[in-house]
Amino acid sequence: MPVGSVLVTGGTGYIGSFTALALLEADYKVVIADNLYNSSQEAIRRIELICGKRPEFYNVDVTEPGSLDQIFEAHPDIDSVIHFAALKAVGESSEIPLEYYRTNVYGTICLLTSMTKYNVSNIVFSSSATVYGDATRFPNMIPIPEECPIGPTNPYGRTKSTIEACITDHVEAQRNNLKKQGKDGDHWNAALLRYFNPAGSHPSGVMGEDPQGVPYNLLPLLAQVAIGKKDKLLVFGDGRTAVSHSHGGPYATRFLTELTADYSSKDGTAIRDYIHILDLAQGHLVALNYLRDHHPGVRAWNLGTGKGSTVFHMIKAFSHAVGKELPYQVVGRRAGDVLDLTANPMRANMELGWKAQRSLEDACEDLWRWTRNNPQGYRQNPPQELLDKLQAGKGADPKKAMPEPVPETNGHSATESTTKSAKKDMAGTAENASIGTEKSKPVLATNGKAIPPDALNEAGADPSTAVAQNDHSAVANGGSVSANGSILIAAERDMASSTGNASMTAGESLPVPVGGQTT
Ligand SMILES: O=c1ccn([C@@H]2O[C@H](COP(=O)(O)OP(=O)(O)O[C@H]3O[C@H](CO)[C@H](O)[C@H](O)[C@H]3O)[C@@H](O)[C@H]2O)c(=O)[nH]1
Repeated sequence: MPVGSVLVTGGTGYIGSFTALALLEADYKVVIADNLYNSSQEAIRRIELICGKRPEFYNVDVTEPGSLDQIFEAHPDIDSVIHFAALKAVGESSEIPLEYYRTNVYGTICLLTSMTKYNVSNIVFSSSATVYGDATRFPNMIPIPEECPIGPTNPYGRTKSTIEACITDHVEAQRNNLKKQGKDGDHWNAALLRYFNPAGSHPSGVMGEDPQGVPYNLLPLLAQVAIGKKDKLLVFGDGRTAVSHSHGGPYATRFLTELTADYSSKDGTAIRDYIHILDLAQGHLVALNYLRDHHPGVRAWNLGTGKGSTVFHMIKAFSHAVGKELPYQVVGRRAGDVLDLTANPMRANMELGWKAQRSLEDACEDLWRWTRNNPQGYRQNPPQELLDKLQAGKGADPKKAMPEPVPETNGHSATESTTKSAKKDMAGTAENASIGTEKSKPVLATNGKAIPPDALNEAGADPSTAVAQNDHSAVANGGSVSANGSILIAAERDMASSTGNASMTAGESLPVPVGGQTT
């Protein structure tokens, strides 16, 4: 008997598929609606491979009014939706903003309309830290709490904040309207999950991010460099402007180079909060449980680690996982990027009993395992060795490791009949589905159930330690930092490196300016 039934829109995408997996592992019934615009139906097979359960799949477009009605009609047990279906490329959103508003905002209006018609009244919305924009415009807003005023800097972010407003207004109106009729409207609830930078893959190496086109996020791009699909990573920012100064007259000339970093971080590159995809998926599960158990109305939660990392730090961390230095080249800033998006996750820690458990290093290792074993993503089968390990952890027959393919359909796929043999062989539970490098289970969020703050304290967890402050002291490799974030470095040492090759490799303690950026 499932603990509940949930519709996941965009459930074959990166975060959606991992969330569907987490829901199935927690004994939810999962129905996925996706038009496969930027994803593959193969994700469903991988979900089943790992947990032994296959979500039901509908190939539908949320922007077609009423398209979700058939699902709610066929599954009257569904009381909740987790809504991922959206366009998500920040750069592209500036080129085709209307398409972003149509898909993201109008798609959500269509969803809310169908939900209302069928009295499906809990929604967990896939929002984004992008809604905050540049939080450094306010004092003391890094790490970013939910109270930080929103102010997105690109059309993608503006669609997310518009949807947040739309959901908030609708849920509040539903509650008020029902109250006016003398009815209880408390079953209308929404979680606005503002998450930071998702990273990593499943530890088994058989499930990961598989965008249909060229990836545009930092770690997937670094992964492409590591397997030779790309020559080098372009680092957006740290294009330092070096200005030569002459001191001491003709006999005692000393050159100093003032390097004005693009971002006032310790190494001049932008800071993000990278969160392991399994932790993020778990966050959706606990938020859904919280809505269903506590009926809070509309509530926003940050899902992040509280720890910020620069781009250079990420290059080093991923290079370490790969075992070799990865080439990069510093170029100018990317339009719309901000200095620092680091979460204050205290609210989710306290209210949801959720805390990110996995490290950046875990995310890098897991991503590398996925990438090197599946260079073609979901367009290939995973290596038999990984399937064997996965099945060995579950005591099933490795020869029958791969579930049968999901028939490509234009509509609803009747998955039940195709899954029987696979299900028979998938004896494992969620607990042992992951292999090898499986990290310790979350101590605070057990089986996705929210733990009240009191219990959190009794368990010995100190929520105050959850937030690691960013170090913005901006001192690197002997450089000193001026008030405006510029870095002063002795010319004798740095002028040589600044005239070197345009491409650098990771591993130096202070990345240096490269050709084209130094004057
Ligand atoms: O080729 C690249 C790609 C990225 N970066 C840098 O790496 C950092 C991370 O960039 P991503 O493109 O990976 O991610 P963003 O922070 O821009 O955005 C991501 O995280 C956001 C929240 O923080 C939203 O969730 C958004 O949807 C998601 O793409 C940024 O400083 C960016 O400038 C590079 O230097 N080179």
